[in-house]
Amino acid sequence: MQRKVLIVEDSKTSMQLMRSLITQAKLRPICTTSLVEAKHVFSSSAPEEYLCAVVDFNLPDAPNGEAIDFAIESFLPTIVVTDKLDEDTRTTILNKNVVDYIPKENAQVYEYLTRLLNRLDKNKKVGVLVIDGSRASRHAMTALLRRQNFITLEAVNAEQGMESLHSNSNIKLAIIDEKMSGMSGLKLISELRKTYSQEDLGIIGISSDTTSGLSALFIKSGATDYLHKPYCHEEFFCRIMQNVERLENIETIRRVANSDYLTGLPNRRYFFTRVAASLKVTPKLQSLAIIDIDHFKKVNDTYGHDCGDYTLKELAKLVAEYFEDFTAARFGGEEFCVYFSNTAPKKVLQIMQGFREAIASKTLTFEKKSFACTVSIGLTHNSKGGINAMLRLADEHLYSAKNGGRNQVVSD
Ligand SMILES: Nc1nc2c(ncn2[C@@H]2O[C@H](COP(=O)(O)OP(=O)(O)OP(=O)(O)O)[C@@H](O)[C@H]2O)c(=O)[nH]1
Repeated sequence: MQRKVLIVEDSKTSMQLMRSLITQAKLRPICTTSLVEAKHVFSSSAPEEYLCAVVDFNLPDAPNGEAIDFAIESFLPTIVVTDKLDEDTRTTILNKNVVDYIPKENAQVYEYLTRLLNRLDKNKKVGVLVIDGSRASRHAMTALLRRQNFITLEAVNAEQGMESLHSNSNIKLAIIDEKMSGMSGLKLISELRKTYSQEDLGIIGISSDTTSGLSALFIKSGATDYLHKPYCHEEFFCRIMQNVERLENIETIRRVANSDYLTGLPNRRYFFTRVAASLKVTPKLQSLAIIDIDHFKKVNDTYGHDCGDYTLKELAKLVAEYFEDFTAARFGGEEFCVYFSNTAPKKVLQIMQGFREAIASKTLTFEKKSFACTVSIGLTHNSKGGINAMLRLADEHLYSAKNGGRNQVVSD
């Protein structure tokens, strides 16, 4: 279901801009121009359909943020937009339980709104661990984090913090105070970096200490960022957002580098990384299969290249489904590879025969043309010479399968 965003805004220009940003974020803008209209529209729909509300601070029938109170009382995560930038307004807004506020200074800040909207949904899966000896300080930070839908966890010292990190794989960010009983924040960060790389865990060091060079010391010890206490809400949110986005960007780069562009399956590079990782624990049994589509050139020549691409994507779907519990990849062209560890050779052969039969009995339809295809499979269980030797052996068996008439599995 497309989530709704309730907009309460009387300025036409600002409304237009927000409506287009919210639509671009694949959300459904529900536009209202006054508090009365917002109340009416909201009362006639289910609250859970809404992701959040974007509310103007100053409306003709709600000049002092009354629309914000309405949205918060309706349990809507609320983002405020305002053209009033005086300190009093800013403090009034931030003292309310709002997600954040956007000053209408220039069109650029609306870009921040897009990022914020994206985050509200994604944050529900992101864990942030606050490690701080002061209860008040911990609670202040987790309360702010919850406004943006993060999963929050707390620890009072290094020991608890490490334990929490070990047992919660959804933690992407840790905020670590310098002064704690037992191990200091700086020492804890350098300890954590032995296990958690900068690509896997963001760490924001935090301290009220004014010693010069402390921020640099945090970064040198492995923190990805630093915040000085007391911090302002905006800086807190901006730094959190930047750190979480940095990790997500790394994840995207990793995913792109490891997957095949056409089919979305893991690629050759990922295959070797995964196999190398599983070889570290020297599995007792190993098998490797190369799957090659028969007469694939004919599919391209008869039905066109687009149909060839479609065939590869359909086969990739089956490969992903069938070999979900093993390591499978598109190796290039019309070739797929599957690696099995600790699975009995008889069982592997059975799986491969089952897969071959499933392909042979499948009818593919592209642009109203139906056709079938088959695959030949080379399979080896001989792991004496390592992974490259296994690939050579499987390839030799594949060659025999092709020469033997195709649509068959040849193993050692
Ligand atoms: N559509 C499409 N075709 C591809 C892609 N990658 C490789 N091919 C085509 O796959 C075909 C492979 O042809 P061949 O190596 O002669 O093998 P074959 O026709 O499958 O014959 P056998 O393997 O001997 O059964 C070539 O025509 C390539 O152009 C791709 O990403 N998309």
